[in-house]
Amino acid sequence: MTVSAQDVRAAAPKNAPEDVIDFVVRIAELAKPEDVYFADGSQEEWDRLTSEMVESGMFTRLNPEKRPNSFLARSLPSDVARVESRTYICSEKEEDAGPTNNWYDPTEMKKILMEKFDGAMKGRTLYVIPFSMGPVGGPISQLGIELTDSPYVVCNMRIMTRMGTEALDLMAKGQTWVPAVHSVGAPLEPGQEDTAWPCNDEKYITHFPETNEIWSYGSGYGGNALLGKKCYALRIASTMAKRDGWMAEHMLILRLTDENTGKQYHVTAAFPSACGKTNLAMLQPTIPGYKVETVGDDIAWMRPGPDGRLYAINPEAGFFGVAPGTSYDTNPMAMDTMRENSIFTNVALTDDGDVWWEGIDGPTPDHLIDWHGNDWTPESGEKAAHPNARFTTPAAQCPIICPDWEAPQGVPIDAILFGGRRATNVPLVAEQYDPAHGVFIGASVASEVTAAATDVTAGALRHDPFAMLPFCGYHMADYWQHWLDMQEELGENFPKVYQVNWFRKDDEGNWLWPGFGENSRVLDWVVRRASGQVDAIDGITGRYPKFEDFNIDGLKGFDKETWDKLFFVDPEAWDKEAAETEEYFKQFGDKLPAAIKDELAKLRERIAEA
Ligand SMILES: O=C(O)CSc1cccnc1C(=O)O
Ligand SMILES: [Mn+2]
Repeated sequence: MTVSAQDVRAAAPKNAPEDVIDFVVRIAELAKPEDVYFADGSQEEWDRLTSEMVESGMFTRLNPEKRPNSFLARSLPSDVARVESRTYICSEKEEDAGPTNNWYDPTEMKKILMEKFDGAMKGRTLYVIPFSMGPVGGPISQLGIELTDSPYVVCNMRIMTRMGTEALDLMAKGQTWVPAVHSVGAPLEPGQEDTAWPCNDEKYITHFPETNEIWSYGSGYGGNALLGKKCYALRIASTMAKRDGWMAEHMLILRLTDENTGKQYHVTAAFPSACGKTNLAMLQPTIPGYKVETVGDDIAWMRPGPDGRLYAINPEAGFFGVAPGTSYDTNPMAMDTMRENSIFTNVALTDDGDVWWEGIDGPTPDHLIDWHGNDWTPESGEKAAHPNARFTTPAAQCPIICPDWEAPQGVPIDAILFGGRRATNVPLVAEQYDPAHGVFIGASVASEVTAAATDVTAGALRHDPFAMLPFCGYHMADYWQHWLDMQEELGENFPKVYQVNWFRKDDEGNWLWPGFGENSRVLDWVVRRASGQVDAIDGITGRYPKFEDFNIDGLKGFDKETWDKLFFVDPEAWDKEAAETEEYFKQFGDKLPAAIKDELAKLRERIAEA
């Protein structure tokens, strides 16, 4: 028995507009689900769906004494992270996808998808998820509908987005919305037992920029299935933003308050994975007089405000962070945030029904159940939690969530940081010379790959411009041009760009900078610089702080000698960096903005003059 148009109409809430109902009917006719359900984001719905998933084996309820209203899910080794090789931008013109995306002809891809989705939801429920990215009704927020056959996705989307009928109300008033369709690609024949993690070996994560559509098939996990996140909030949103004059960025947003003056500054930062973005978003300053509050840890949508400044919102309502390495030592605020009402995926389970992962505080237990669901001991020789294990937790639970994190108009941005993991060459902090240099800094971001990535040797340099390499929904060089255009539009009001690097080492391989809470010293200089309180010294890669202007009070063992190593820029090494960057830019051909080419030439001039 499959769902009919009448069933859809009967299940739809009164405020569901005709175009939404038509969308659901069309997909139901294609995917042939056994049932249809319109999610409303209520507590009753969460309780029912989580209990059903405990029943089906997809969820393990964690010990309510330890972690109330929280659950553990285990995926399959074949479904543990974003699948970049199966992620496609299906723009009408191949050129518009650019050399850093996988392009597929939209008509051909639709043929494949129609075949894959035909009957894909058999025996399953089609869940309709109306949601808002950003505070409902805000001027920067956008709406979406995700259709999915995964209750895991429904519960995660309830945490990560503003899910429910309020979004439908706005759609009923004619506000546009992004259509997203997801299936785990595992139809159930009558009487067939479901598995704890249904998915399909054949995966397609596809985006259609001209129609704002997202179609995802075969994966139940993270960035592939929670379509409000990377698929919408970055890949589709970046193309919408280019068209409509705003910005969708892979950036954290934080508020820094100078408690002496009460002045508030807002900083966004883009770092490639494994460079400490969530830690910075929830920084605990070590220098007195500053307070950090979190607005967002991963994505920023930014628009010019009525006063001409750039305003940012966090379009998400939760954090979907990497669990391993997170502890009260590295990020106490993240640990406190996930104390309850959270979903954990691919972490280990302790004997007393709580979560565990490599790097969490305390001694390693003698026994755990690992992310495969097997018995584990420290002698197992394998990791108990998957390196990409995730927590999904409500941002509102973060003890330092900014009081204005849901301000519909966003917060005004004072500075933009670009960082990466660089053991050599890159100073602790450098300010742009001018806006185009700021875009060049973002475009030339490269980061050393950590051992966790198995397909390259640790330490190899990977370019990840603006930390958007896997997430820009169109030609990367056109995206850089869009930044230049936005800078031109905002003029003096566009925030300055700063390059930061927490990871520099000395010749013996020792860290030169302690990082973590001490990074507040860099933020301190950045905001004093951005507000014209201190000078800067011209250098090869940008403008650097004067030693005497930088707060090193209480920084044990840090002296002028260490400082000089942190800011040493070797012209020869940078000659090679410039050549490497020029090589990387070649793939963009004549789409590379002239202003970026000029910045490379200016860098070379500064190297030659050094
Ligand atoms: O592995 C996944 O599906 C998640 S990828 C992700 C999730 C949250 C925040 N950032 C990322 C990322 O890869 O940048
Ligand atoms: Mn991210």
